[in-house]
Amino acid sequence: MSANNSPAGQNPATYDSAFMKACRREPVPHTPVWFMRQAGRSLPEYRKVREGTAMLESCMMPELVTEITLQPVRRHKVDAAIYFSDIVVPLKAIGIDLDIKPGIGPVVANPIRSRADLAQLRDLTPDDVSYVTQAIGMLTAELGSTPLIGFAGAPFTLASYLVEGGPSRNHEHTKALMYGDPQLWADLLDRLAEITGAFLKVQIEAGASAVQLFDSWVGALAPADYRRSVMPASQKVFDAVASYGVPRIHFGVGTGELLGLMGEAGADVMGVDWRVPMDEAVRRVGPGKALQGNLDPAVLFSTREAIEAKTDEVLDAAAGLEGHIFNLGHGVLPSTDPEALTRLVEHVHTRTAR
Ligand SMILES: Cc1c2[nH]c(c1CCC(=O)O)Cc1[nH]c(c(CCC(=O)O)c1C)Cc1[nH]c(c(CCC(=O)O)c1C)Cc1[nH]c(c(C)c1CCC(=O)O)C2
Repeated sequence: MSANNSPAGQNPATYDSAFMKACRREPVPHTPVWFMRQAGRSLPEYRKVREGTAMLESCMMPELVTEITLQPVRRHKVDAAIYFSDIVVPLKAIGIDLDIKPGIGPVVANPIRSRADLAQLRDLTPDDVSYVTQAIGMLTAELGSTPLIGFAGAPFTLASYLVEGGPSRNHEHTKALMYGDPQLWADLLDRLAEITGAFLKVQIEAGASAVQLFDSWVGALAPADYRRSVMPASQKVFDAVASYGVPRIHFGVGTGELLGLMGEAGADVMGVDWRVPMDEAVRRVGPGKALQGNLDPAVLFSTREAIEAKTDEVLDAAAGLEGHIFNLGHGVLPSTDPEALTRLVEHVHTRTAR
């Protein structure tokens, strides 16, 4: 039994934190803050511990993952940790030949473009990612009442790397497959939904308090194509973890036109990039969901006064909504001054203290 009202399956230590309350749209002592990509190259202590270890290799080292995940929590006093990993880790774990190239991103040796290529995608079992279970166990012990957010890439964004073979501006091969062979596309996304659902379950079972599904590049699609060709797979991922009752966050870049549909796919919290003001995002998402966002990460390169003014704009636009989690509109840019991030957390906490 726990001291609070945390339901079975949820971490009682983090249940009453500001972050978890905001996800549930309950009153909070202050607006909680965390940053996408808060762990990583903006921190000198990250660059130091990563020296000489390749990105994917580091994701499989539980002690290193634990240290890197904790670094921004210690330094910035953010309200949540995000598990240090990458969206391609579960694909690597089932044997896909891929690497993360510095300054480029994930690169896939044999892109998936035919039915025969689908055979590369076998089911993921907890044994494939035992280092994740191990690292999350270590992390939750260290984090105490600070929630750990687990995450995965959404089927469309994973498919875009697998089909293109790497990062892509126009997603031409991905769209060629989506429009040209709708059945193969649907089967590919369904396979990825199975893998992603299984991967999120591993993280929740290990102790993650919430999960975020990153559909970073789905903003490349029109709403009708999203609804027809992507939404069923994202829905399947959210359904796979629904019974745990942990908050499910959904986010993509440039998804202003998709916010309503992405919410409908099953999110409890919708992430918003900086292109849509929070008060407009509430109208697009509709009632019953918390919102996360949405300071332009490039604003952090401006003056202290400008950063505070732009932050206040976000807070004011979000003032009327139930459940606001402050975040950037996308990940921390690698050359961001970490002190600007620490000051930002402090500013949001002070200005929203109730
Ligand atoms: C699209 C995507 C990827 N990876 C991810 C996404 C979705 C989030 C988003 O939209 O930004 C998710 C991700 N990747 C990483 C995290 C860490 C957790 C956190 O947010 O702090 C998270 C949440 C670490 C990483 N993932 C990567 C790095 C940089 C590699 C390094 O530090 O050596 C980090 C810290 C590599 C990576 N991996 C990917 C890219 C585009 C890159 C950057 C390439 C580069 O600029 O070098 C694919």
